Amino acid sequence: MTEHTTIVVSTEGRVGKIQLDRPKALNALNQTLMEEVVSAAVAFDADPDIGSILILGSDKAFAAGADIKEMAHQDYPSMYASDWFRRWEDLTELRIPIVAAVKGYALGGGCELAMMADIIVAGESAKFGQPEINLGVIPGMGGSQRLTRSVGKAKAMDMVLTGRHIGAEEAERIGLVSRVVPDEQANPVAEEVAELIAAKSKPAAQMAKEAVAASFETTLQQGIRLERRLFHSLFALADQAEGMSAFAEKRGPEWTHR
Ligand SMILES: CC(C)=CC(=O)SCCNC(=O)CCNC(=O)[C@H](O)C(C)(C)COP(=O)(O)OP(=O)(O)OC[C@H]1O[C@@H](n2cnc3c(N)ncnc32)[C@H](O)[C@@H]1OP(=O)(O)O
Repeated sequence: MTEHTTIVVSTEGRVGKIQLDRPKALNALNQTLMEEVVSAAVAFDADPDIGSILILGSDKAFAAGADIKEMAHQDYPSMYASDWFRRWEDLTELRIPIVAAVKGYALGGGCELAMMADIIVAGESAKFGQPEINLGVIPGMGGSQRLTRSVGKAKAMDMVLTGRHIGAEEAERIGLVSRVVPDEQANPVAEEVAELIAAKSKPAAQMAKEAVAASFETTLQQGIRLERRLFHSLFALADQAEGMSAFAEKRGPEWTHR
C-alpha cells in the first residue's frame, strides 16, 4: 500500500475510499494532496475489483479550498509553466462513478472537487461557495464551468461574483447536491450510495456515467445518439443477458462485470 501524507486510502468491498486528512488546515488542497488524491483515484479506476470511489472530508470541512498559503507566493511564469491545477482534470476522466460526502466547508477548490464527483451527499452543516473573488482571483479548478452547468447562470454568477456561501438546503434546491441528510448520516449514506453503485454491473454503471456526463459537453442530438450507441453496445456483454434473465426468472442478478 502506498504511503500518503494528506489522505487515507482504503477499500471496503468494491468501494475505494479516499479520506482527505489535513484537518488542521481544513483539508486545504495543496499540490501534495492533489497528487495523492488523483493517483489513488486513478489506481482505483484501473482496479477491476473496485466499482465506485468515495471521497470523504472531515466534520468541519470537506475542503476549505485550494491552499492559499501555497499559492500566495506563486507568480505567472510558475503558474503557467506548471499548469497549476491541471492534474485535477485527470479525476474527471475516470470511468467509475465517484460519490462525495460533504460536511462543513466546501469552498473554492473544495466546492470544485465536490463537483468533480458524480453524486454529492451533503450533511446539514455543508456550506458551498466560490469565494476566490475575495482573494483577487477567480475559480481555477473548473468552478465557473461546472457550477454554471449544474445550477445555471443566475446562481453561478451570484456565487462566483459575490463569493457568498450557500447552505446545504439551498444547494439541494438549486441542484448542486443530490441529497441532504443529518451530518452524522452523511458518511454512512454516501457509503451506502457508493456500495449500491459498486454492486451494479460495472460496465453498465460506467456507461451510465459516461452518457450522463456527455450531456455537459455535447448537443442534445449528439448526446442522444451516444446514449443509444452505448445502450446497443451493452448487448455485447454477459451482464445484459444475466440482468434480463434474472428479471424473467425472478431472482437477483449475478454480475460478472463483463
Ligand atoms: C484560488 C482558487 C482558484 C481556488 C481556491 O480554492 S482559493 C481558496 C478558497 N477558499 C477560501 O477562500 C476559504 C479560506 N478559509 C476561510 O475563509 C476560513 O478558514 C473558513 C471560513 C473556511 C473557516 O474559518 P475558521 O475561523 O473556522 O478557521 P481558520 O482559523 O480560518 O482556519 C483554520 C486553519 O486552516 C487554514 N486554512 C483554511 N482555509 C485555508 C485555505 N484555503 N488555504 C490554506 N489554509 C487554509 C487557516 O489558515 C488556519 O490555519 P492556521 O491556524 O495555521 O493559520
